[in-house]
Amino acid sequence: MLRFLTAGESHGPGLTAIVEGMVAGLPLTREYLDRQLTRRQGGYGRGGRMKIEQDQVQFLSGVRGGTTTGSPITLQITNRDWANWSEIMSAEPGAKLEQRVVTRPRPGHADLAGAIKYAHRDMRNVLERSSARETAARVAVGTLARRLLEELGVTIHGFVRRIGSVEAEVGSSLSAMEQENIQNSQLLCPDLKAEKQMMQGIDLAKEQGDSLGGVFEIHAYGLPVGLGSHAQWDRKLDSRLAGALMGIQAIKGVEIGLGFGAAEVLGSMVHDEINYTPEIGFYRATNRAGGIEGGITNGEPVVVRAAMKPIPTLYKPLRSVDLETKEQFEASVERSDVCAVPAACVVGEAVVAWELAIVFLEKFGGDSLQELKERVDLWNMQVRQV
Ligand SMILES: Cc1cc2nc3c(=O)[nH]c(=O)nc-3n(C[C@H](O)[C@H](O)[C@H](O)COP(=O)(O)O)c2cc1C
Ligand SMILES: C=C(O[C@@H]1CC(C(=O)O)=C[C@@H](OP(=O)(O)O)[C@H]1O)C(=O)O
Repeated sequence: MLRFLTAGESHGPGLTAIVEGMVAGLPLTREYLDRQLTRRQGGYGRGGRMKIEQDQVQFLSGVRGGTTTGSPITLQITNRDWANWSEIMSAEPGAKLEQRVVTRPRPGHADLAGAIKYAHRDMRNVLERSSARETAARVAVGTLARRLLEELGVTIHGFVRRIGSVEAEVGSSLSAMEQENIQNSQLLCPDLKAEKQMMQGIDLAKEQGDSLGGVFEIHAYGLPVGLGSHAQWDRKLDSRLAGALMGIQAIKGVEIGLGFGAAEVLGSMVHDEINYTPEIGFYRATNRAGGIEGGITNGEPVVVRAAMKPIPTLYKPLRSVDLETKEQFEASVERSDVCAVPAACVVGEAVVAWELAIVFLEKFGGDSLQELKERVDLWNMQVRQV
């Protein structure tokens, strides 16, 4: 069974993840993971923290000589900002924790609900873990899955579809040109005209001390028919993808295929007609279902979208109430992202890759990459003969 846990605070010494159940024999380098960590740190609209961090992963177990061994994989990412917070974040009894105690909850963040739930007077005990700093660890973990999927002929492409009111024009399947545009875009946006407007929107929000959300979309190409299952709610691939994407900080909506759009039109405009030729087998001319029917991949690309709310920490003060004094105040802020939709998109790619790796391993099993590949090849041959 493929599983993982992450640990670590935003301003603590670093982040750790332990991954269990990855096949042996998977070629893997630090550089491969670091590329995705660097992508996650980028994107127009990020704040001052990203100038301090330079995320890199260290393997503490489970990888030898550039190959996974089948043992648990421990990944570690250092927080460079720890140097500035070591006293405030110290684990030692008697440490000077009263310095910069946080009693002023930010609307939209986990501060107040978390402090009440865990009976904290210092909301730092909540915000340190609710922070999206944790997503660096999830990207490292998901990138292991991405490497596995690559070996199985599956590629994952994420892009930003919307920032605030500006929507990109993008085809239903990404062209080579669009894929190249994404690589060259500061917002991971395939529509370079829309990207300009999006950046202007971010600049304006920043000037006004405000923040902006948006929508990212992820396509997975090369998936076989038959991943996931209709037989039980928690085995449905769409249910799992939605849960994984919702598990990213600030994600408030998920769509598969047409998503909410499917609720607005007639059935004949929604369902993908079925075709067959001996060369291709069964296929669809359209992919409104987003590659999943009955919780099972149908052989078309998987298409998912997620909506991110605007960042809660605002330079423009929002009213809130102090936990200690119960007095209303207007929050002041030291630093924050203005928009982090491109970063969230990279996290989205990672969590989608992870869920896809899980359903692959559930269907095909196998303890080594070779064993898994042989089983997938056999299945693909069987499907061609249906
Ligand atoms: C990549 C990324 C970066 C984020 N950066 C910030 C930030 O700089 N400031 C902030 O207040 N929230 C930021 N957030 C959002 C908060 O982490 C999130 O809103 C908070 O944890 C509350 O969770 P919820 O929005 O899911 O309810 C970021 C989220 C992501 C995914
Ligand atoms: C550290 C990261 O994002 C952070 C997520 C975050 C939040 O509240 O979610 C708040 C900010 O942290 P800080 O208050 O230290 O500036 C972001 O920088 C990261 O993405 O690596």
